[in-house]
Amino acid sequence: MDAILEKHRQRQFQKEHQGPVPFHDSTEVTSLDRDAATTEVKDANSVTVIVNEKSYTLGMTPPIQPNISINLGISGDQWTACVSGFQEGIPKGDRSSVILCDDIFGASPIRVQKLGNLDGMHVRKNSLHDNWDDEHGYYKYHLGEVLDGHYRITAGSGKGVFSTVVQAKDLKAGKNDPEEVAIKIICNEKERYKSGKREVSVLEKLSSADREDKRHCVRFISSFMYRDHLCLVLESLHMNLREVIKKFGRDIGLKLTAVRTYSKQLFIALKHLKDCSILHCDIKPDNILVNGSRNLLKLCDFGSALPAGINVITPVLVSRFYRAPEIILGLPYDHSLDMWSVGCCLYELYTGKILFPGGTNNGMLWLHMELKGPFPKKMLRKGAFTTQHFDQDLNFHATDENLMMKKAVNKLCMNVKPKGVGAKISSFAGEDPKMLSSFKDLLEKIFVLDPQKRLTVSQALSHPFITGK
Ligand SMILES: Nc1ncnc2c1ncn2[C@@H]1O[C@H](COP(=O)(O)OP(=O)(O)OP(=O)(O)O)[C@@H](O)[C@H]1O
Repeated sequence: MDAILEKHRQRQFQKEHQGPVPFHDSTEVTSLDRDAATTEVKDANSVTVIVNEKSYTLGMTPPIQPNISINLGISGDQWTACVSGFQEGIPKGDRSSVILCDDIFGASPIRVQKLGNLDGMHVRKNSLHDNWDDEHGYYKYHLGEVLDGHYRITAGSGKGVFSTVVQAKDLKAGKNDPEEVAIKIICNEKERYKSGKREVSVLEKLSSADREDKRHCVRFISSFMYRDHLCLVLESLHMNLREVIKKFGRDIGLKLTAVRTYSKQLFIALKHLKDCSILHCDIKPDNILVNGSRNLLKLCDFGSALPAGINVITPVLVSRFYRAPEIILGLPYDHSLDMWSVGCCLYELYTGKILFPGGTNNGMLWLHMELKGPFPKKMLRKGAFTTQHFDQDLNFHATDENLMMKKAVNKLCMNVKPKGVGAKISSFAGEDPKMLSSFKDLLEKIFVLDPQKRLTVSQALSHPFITGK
């Protein structure tokens, strides 16, 4: 009970202290981190940020807590990174941070900026929270309400950590416009606003590079401000894959033919992201939407997306169950991080179960090794966070409470024998054995621990499971 309360208190503290920091030229940063409270940075007096293959050490005073968060933001075409997560109890005026800026779209030189104190860190002003917001800054909509004189809310659609999503009717829809739209109403908080703006710029880029709407990323229609909330108007879809699994395949999963259809569409979406040099960084069933007949899928929620090539080394990028090992170990990452997450989703679609349900990053690494064997030593030597999980001889060191209970872990860590993903997948009556064996082969190639050897998106698109050949 005490532990739960402590966790809750820490989360609350972090919520209160997450926010844009005042920055030179009034540039501010926005949040990237979704679950910082579960991170495992043990020694965080400094953090490494790699941009365009150059690394920068961001020193910080005072020491930060394990629940560090790295925030990325965009202002014009300037990207910024900010590290925060300060120890409770330190006088506010003493907090400090370091910000790194880089114009990734231009040729301007990289600059590292040192900040002074973080006074004024709280950006949510009480005056912004009139009675149309709840205490967390979510908009309290009501059915039939007309937003911006343009969109009548017809139903609720979903709630994310940072937004409320509603279905609406476009009252001014032209002949060729969809009447039904989804509106993502971003929380009324300056940090969320900034992250929403970043999502808009990513969505615009993806939509404009796919005029024919064939690349399986949710269509962006427009955006507007309503009662201090940034609202994103998106094509309306029916439900997310988490709901599909729950409704049609709880604990047993979907038919392999359905998984094949979804796999192909997801790989096309990944290819589009690659062509646009964007990393999604939060692929999971909740962020994959399907249409009413469930034969068309679209990737959504680009609120954590990053431009490829910017490498903020943080152990909390991507939701934990779908987090690739290179993130946890603190290695540079690229498009292969999204491929790993897609592999986790495909397994979940077919089995109805989460493949790597680790309670901590340490637990996640153990599950990765249990499936695929020990990490290549070369990979471990390069990881910024390796020492948190491996001893000097690169033997796994279990710190996850659940793992420490298992005697087998300590005995086996020296010599992990891989199970292979195939062993975890059983066939169902009527399933084509050839298709099933190529599905297993596909997953085996996706879950390669070394990101450089992992299946690429082009290889995935020509894999026999997808082509049927
Ligand atoms: N275009 C859409 N059509 C229908 N439903 C949608 C649409 N976009 C989002 N939703 C629903 O709203 C939920 C939350 O959306 P989204 O993930 O974009 O918000 P978020 O605040 O960024 O969430 P989180 O950060 O928790 O992942 C989705 O899981 C989905 O159920």
